[in-house]
Amino acid sequence: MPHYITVATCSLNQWSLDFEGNRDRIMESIRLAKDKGARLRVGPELEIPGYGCLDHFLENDVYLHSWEMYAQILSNEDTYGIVLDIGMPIIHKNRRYNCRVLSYDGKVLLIRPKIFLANDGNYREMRYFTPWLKARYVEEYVLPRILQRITGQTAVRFGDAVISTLDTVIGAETCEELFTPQAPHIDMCLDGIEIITNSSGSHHELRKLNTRMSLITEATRKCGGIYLYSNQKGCDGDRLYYDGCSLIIVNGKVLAQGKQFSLDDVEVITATIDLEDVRSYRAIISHGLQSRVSPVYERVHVPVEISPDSLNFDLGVEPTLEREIHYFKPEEEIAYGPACWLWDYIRRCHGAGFFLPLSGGIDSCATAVIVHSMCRLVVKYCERGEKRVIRDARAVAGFPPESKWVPKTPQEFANKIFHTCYMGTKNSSKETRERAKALAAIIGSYHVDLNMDSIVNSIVNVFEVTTGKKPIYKVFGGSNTENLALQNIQARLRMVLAYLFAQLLPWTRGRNSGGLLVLGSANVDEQLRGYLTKYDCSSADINPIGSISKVDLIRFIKWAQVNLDMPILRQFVDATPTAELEPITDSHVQSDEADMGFTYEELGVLGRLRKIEKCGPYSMFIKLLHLWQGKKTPKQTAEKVENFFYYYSINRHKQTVSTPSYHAEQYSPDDHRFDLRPFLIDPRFPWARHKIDQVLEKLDTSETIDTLTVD
Ligand SMILES: Nc1ncnc2c1ncn2[C@@H]1O[C@H](COP(=O)(O)OP(=O)(O)OC[C@H]2O[C@@H]([n+]3cccc(C(=O)O)c3)[C@H](O)[C@@H]2O)[C@@H](O)[C@H]1O
Ligand SMILES: Nc1ncnc2c1ncn2[C@@H]1O[C@H](COP(=O)(O)OP(=O)(O)OP(=O)(O)O)[C@@H](O)[C@H]1O
Ligand SMILES: NC(=O)CC[C@H](N)C(=O)O
Repeated sequence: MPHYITVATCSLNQWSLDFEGNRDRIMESIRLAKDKGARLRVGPELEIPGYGCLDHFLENDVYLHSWEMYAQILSNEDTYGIVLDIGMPIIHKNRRYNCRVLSYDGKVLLIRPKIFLANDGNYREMRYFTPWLKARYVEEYVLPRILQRITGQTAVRFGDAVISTLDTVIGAETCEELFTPQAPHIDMCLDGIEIITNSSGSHHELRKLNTRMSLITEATRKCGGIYLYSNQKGCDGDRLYYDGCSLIIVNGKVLAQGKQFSLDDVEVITATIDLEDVRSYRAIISHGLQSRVSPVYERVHVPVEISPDSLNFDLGVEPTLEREIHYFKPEEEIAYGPACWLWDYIRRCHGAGFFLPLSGGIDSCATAVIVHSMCRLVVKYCERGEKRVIRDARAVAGFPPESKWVPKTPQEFANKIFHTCYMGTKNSSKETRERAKALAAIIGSYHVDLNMDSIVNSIVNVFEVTTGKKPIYKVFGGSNTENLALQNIQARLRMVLAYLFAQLLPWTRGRNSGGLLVLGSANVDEQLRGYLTKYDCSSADINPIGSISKVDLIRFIKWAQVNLDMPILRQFVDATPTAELEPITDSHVQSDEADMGFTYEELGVLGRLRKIEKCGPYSMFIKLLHLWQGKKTPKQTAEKVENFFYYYSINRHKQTVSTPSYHAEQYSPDDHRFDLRPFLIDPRFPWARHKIDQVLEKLDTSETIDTLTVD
């Protein structure tokens, strides 16, 4: 006889410290879950204060306000009749824990603290939380008085226990725990826990979803069970975009998947599952043998049913069928992830739109296309009549809330909120200027085309008058130093102009308040190599492409050319990347790759080895000897590695002031959160060079790479 149960999980666009907004989104998700007949609802990690509060988690206020919001949720009878699994931080015995609070009908059932905290890459949970390291250990927790008054309970169980209802057993694991080799769900499954909830704050990274999805599906493919995964979504105040994608899995099969990129603040997915499917799936002798020796969880008994009594079985209830997981291509991830992040950012900071220095090159073009993608999403949601998006679109575009204005096309919306500017000098070419203009016209941005030679000349004149020396370009006989200085002053003045225009353009168009956010367009590879002028247009307010590689950006533009129907983009792909800061002569046209001494493809390889494979110069060289065998001689490989580390080291200081970028790439050099490194480094790496030289010498004396032995 089947035991159908309807369960819900959700993705909420929580914002750090937005206690009331977060509470309202949680309430809405509970109402939606109940409307869909669910008897269990799980929400994202730390959903009450928002996952990304970072060091605010050290403030007691965050814990107080979290309880205050929780009390409001629990005491609202709209939240009765469904088991709730809500994420919030809790102080227990003076220590701070990242917790899940399970409740039913206004009573707390269990508080389950996170056991294995996330502390790598973007995550610093150990800065503020204590891990509950003792598996299956449970204590008493005395509820705050505000809760005691509502629930009539004084103390509840706090620790690694599970909930036993009249019909099933529910256990909780939290985000990172799923990623660990000895994930709690294994012991839980062996101990008969049938439903495992996972509450997460997991960020988007290009090509990462597959890893997360395979971990989630594997969790129950091996052991059987129902896995309810809930993830935060959106920009909650930092460089990360949490990419939702909540999931409901049974025995390794996907029954429901939430959206990865969307402008919905609240998204609830549900599935109806037969508990008997889990019981049948687990009828495996070897698993049974292991269950006899696996640890036993304390059960908190709750006399409620979450599936209908089998005697009252309703033949009209249909179980949810299996479906395929949907993955976006990396190009689509670039189109939608940063676009959703920009939208959250601009509406939450009450900005009047964006300002982008548009050079006619591929990077600022990619940034512009991402803004265009954002405008398309906004218009799509407006067409659907999404009230909140319409309200936000009006606010960003400068209309009062009572206005009836709704953007009809992405271009109409862009014209209100997106400003692009070509800042030409005598080194600029007609081609880049025209490309910028044509792209702006297609996107609909408010475009300004200006020349700035007079400013560059005046500044250089001040220098000449003061010092009596006149710097000249290398192509006309100047030194490298003079050549660089003349380039940098153009690039840096563009930044100054950008901020002036960002502040005043809305005013020139009749808006009396609000400025534009300046967008930066330095990609991950040039940041890593340091091929940018410190405090030029790479210094902006935010940068949607700062951790995306040039190779991926080109793929994205090729994709957009077809899929966003923008034939003009072909011209950007075909153009040679150039800074246009040196005079163009018959024998010289500046080119990025020639200037840098690396192709963008090489920088991608070197960058990944440095960060993801954690290579220093010596081990990078050894790896590349094999990887580039037949493509480069060992000496050329050694030179590439040495030059790469040289430029990386002398330019690392630029990362200390690098514009906050959307985190998208595992080899991002972001100095503030993801890639913490010193910025005063001896660029010669003398000992590593010595070791590399030793290998080169050995190779010179006839040994092949395959037979070469090194100390
Ligand atoms: N260790 C250290 N710690 C802290 N600060 C340090 C430092 N070393 C230099 N500095 C500072 O940094 C300054 C040098 O940096 P910066 O002024 O940026 O100048 P710099 O790195 O010398 O030159 C700019 C680089 O970007 C390239 N570029 C220019 C323009 C556009 C593009 C493009 O993307 O297409 C590329 C250009 O070819 C060149 O390689 C020094 O004057 C000094 O003030
Ligand atoms: N002529 C220009 N007009 C407006 N902005 C410019 C111009 N030249 C450069 N910029 C701005 O400065 C940034 C860095 O300039 P750079 O010449 O290094 O371009 P890049 O990194 O190759 O990027 P792009 O591909 O966008 O040209 C650009 O992304 C752009 O935002
Ligand atoms: N909040 C977490 O525990 C997140 C950690 C996890 N490794 C992730 O990237 O998704």
